[in-house]
Amino acid sequence: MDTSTPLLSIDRATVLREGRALLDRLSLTIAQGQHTAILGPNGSGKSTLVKLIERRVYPLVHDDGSAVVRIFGRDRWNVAELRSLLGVVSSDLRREFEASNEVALNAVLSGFFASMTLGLDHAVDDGMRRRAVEALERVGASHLAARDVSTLSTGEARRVLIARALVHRPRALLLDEPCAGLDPGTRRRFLDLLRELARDGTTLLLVTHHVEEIVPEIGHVVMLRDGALFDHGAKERLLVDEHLSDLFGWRMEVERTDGFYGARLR
Ligand SMILES: Nc1ncnc2c1ncn2[C@@H]1O[C@H](COP(=O)(O)OP(=O)(O)OP(=O)(O)O)[C@@H](O)[C@H]1O
Repeated sequence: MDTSTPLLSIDRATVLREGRALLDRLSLTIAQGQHTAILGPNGSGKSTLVKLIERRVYPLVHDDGSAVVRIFGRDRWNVAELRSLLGVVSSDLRREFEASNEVALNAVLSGFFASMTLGLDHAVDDGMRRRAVEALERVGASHLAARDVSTLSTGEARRVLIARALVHRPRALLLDEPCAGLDPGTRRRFLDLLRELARDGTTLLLVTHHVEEIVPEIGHVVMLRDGALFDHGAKERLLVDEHLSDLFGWRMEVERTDGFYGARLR
């Protein structure tokens, strides 16, 4: 595939619910290899954007029939093909996963099929099994393979869920609030895992409200507010006191240590 084709391009996406625009003519382009954080306050439309990409919600169509969402240049995909390019871990998926009663290895294997559990009609071959084992190893969760996912801690479950997305060896990963509910140490270890994946060539698209999660590898930031693009560009320009304060509607002071950012409320 031509590497100049954007990983993601969104052209004036509007999503309406109950007469209100959850996304309002949002346009956005993310290049292949461009590790990106999508940052915004509660209710700014981040999860709606993820759902738009996952096709859990649909935008208004354009009069001229042009595509609103293109992933790797195309607007039509079969699910298996798409997953081998873009792994998505959304908050909806996280909820479904944590509520399923499946052993972790099978939950990872279910990533090959459009379901959260393995059914009798799912033909798992040795190659798939090998890749599921590898994916669990990759996230440091081999020891959890035989555990029922509903018994895993939040941090353990998060790793298994990333393994499920990695089973396709996707070029990019879209993660919606992956650190929600993690204690500070687990969060840092989890961010280290994301850093390794980024360095190994997986493009990260990380949705968050915390600048602390914008790992050094991520250089590009997209800011959302009220369902619209607030700003986007290099993190050095965007992650500054005034801009972040405007985005979150609270005075904030930004600090930077060893490539990581922090924000203090004033
Ligand atoms: N199905 C729906 N019907 C009506 N309103 C909705 C629906 N889904 C989302 N919204 C509203 O759309 C807005 C954007 O929601 P969204 O979940 O995308 O925000 P978010 O940036 O992900 O927020 P958070 O950081 O709190 O998760 C919110 O005001 C929310 O209440």
